[in-house]
Amino acid sequence: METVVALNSLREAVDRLRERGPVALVPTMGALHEGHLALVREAKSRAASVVVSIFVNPTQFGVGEDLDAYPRQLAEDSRLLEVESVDLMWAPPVSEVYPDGFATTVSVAGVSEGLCGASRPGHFEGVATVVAKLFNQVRPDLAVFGEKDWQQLAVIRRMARDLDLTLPRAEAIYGLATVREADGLALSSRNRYLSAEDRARAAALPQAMREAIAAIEAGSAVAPTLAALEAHLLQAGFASVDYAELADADSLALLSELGERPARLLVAARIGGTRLIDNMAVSPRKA
Ligand SMILES: Nc1ncnc2c1ncn2[C@@H]1O[C@H](COP(=O)(O)OP(=O)(O)OP(=O)(O)O)[C@@H](O)[C@H]1O
Ligand SMILES: CC(C)(CO)[C@@H](O)C(=O)[O-]
Ligand code: BAL
Repeated sequence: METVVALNSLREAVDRLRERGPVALVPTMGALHEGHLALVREAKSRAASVVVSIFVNPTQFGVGEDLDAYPRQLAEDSRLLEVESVDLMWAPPVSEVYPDGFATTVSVAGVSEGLCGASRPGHFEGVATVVAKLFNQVRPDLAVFGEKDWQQLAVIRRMARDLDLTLPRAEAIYGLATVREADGLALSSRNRYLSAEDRARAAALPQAMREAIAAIEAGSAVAPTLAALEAHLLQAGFASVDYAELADADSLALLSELGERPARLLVAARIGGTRLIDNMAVSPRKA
């Protein structure tokens, strides 16, 4: 695997890969786990070469968030990617991505406004901007993201459609189902912040979500079911719930009742100072 840290070497390195066929990009912030590696394997199954970017993007962290504490373990990440036979690791320093004078922001209205967009103001501008840059830097034929960050995936697809991106085209942005621990907790780099006790309690998040989905699919009213979900999390030891919402799976418009289109239950909740997110499919009502 080649490791590249400077933009002027990246173009040549990717051009060499392109000679072999389609190039896939898997954007990450590092601290890699099995969820990331599942994205890499998906990318490998769809392309001749795989590029993984590792960049802890400062512009998507708000004031008081965990930018400084965010785990950085480039040597270990590099080892994991070697094992997966990744072709190129793109790991630029902040100065290479945001040089002096940098002044542009990509802002995607609508889909980025509620949910994490409301509880992390500016977050999706940071994500859209850095992903637009990563796409232009690597110019991949396709890219793979995790459904764990469902709203992020929706924001990136909207951006790709709206800006008529060609490398990758919006249709070549793939989402992969969330990889979970045996107790259902979604893998996340932030899980390592949890104490052993909080880690055990955190399994209440997917459990409570599954219960709420079963209730909503069986015809229970949405608002009281979401209220019960929140109460369940607080009782299980979560400190607070940023949001627990039923939304249209594509537009992310909030739903007060289940309709005939695919829906999604999305939750962000805090436990022991760590903010966890999760989302799951909710089957629509039969027409
Ligand atoms: N459990 C998972 N299953 C599948 N994909 C995942 C999982 N966790 C993260 N991803 C995906 O990996 C990519 C990189 O995410 P990132 O590096 O932020 O990891 P993360 O574990 O989500 O970290 P964080 O704790 O910051 O949420 C994103 O597309 C994200 O959706
Ligand atoms: C897409 C991403 C790499 C942009 O920094 C990040 O938000 C992430 O890891 O999900
Ligand atoms: N996985 C999304 C990155 C973030 O939380 O900033």
